[in-house]
Amino acid sequence: MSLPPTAEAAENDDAYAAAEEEHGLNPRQVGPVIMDIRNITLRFGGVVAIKDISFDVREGEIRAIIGPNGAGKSSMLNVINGFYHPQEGEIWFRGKKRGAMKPHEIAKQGIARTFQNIALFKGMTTLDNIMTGRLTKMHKNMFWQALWSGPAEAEEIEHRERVEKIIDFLEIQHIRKTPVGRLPYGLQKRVELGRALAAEPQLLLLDEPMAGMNVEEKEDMCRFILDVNEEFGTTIALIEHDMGVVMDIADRVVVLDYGRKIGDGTPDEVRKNQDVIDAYLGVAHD
Ligand SMILES: Nc1ncnc2c1ncn2[C@@H]1O[C@H](COP(=O)(O)OP(=O)(O)OP(=O)(O)O)[C@@H](O)[C@H]1O
Repeated sequence: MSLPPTAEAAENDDAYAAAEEEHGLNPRQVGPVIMDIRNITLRFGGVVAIKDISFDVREGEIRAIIGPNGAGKSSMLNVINGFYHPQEGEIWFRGKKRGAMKPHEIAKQGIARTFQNIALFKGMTTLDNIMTGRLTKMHKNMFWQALWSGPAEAEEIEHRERVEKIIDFLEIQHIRKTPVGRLPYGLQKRVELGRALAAEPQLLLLDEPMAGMNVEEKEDMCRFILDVNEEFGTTIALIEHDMGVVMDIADRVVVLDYGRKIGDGTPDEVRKNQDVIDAYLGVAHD
């Protein structure tokens, strides 16, 4: 599951050093830009959900998107994974400008996500739900699968092995055969993370991964997010309301307010940013 070094990465040794120097980032985690979001504007009729927002995500980092309610965070995630098509702006992924793509095409490019409200198949087991995350990786067509022999069988075995590894990694062996609808909320969130990981994403988008969790569940989820980032080298962009969590695990934070970007930097930089402080304290806007 580890990310192979790209030609771009090899050429960008200087970018690692520069990023480190500029942002004081951990060299283990920071590579060249994997996703560049340029001047995105998204409107719903008369409502401007996102106004001229630009930021980048570097390979291997944990990038947080924060902001008060209605700031445009979910809309931004939906733009990144192709649910929404912005009226203006460009998205560059791994050095290429992205055209108008459907969510499943974007998933095939290596971008997976979880949702604010868990989106699992409640009647299906943990194992089967995580297996659905392998869909973008399945190559053998219906003909081979119907025959259930040769290449299709070999492929199925490979998928099962990968899914079992994820189940071990997330420490959910004991619930592999349990329908997810019967699981407590925190475990459902973990299964949803497992399903996203099954797609072997290069960029993993997490929409409020700790929402509704108790302290212990949050600690577990934090540990798994950090482990995914460290052990698989997966780049992570996440929306999270819990400031403590964001400041603890994010390398860099972009702050939105009323659809605009008001801050961008390391947790320390963002914490000291007066616009960010005002937004969170509810200071009136002109
Ligand atoms: N499908 C939609 N149709 C119309 N307006 C929308 C739609 N989705 C979002 N909006 C509007 O866009 C703005 C940004 O919403 P968005 O959900 O992206 O914010 P958010 O920062 O994720 O908020 P929250 O933290 O409450 O989830 C809001 O004014 C919202 O009402």
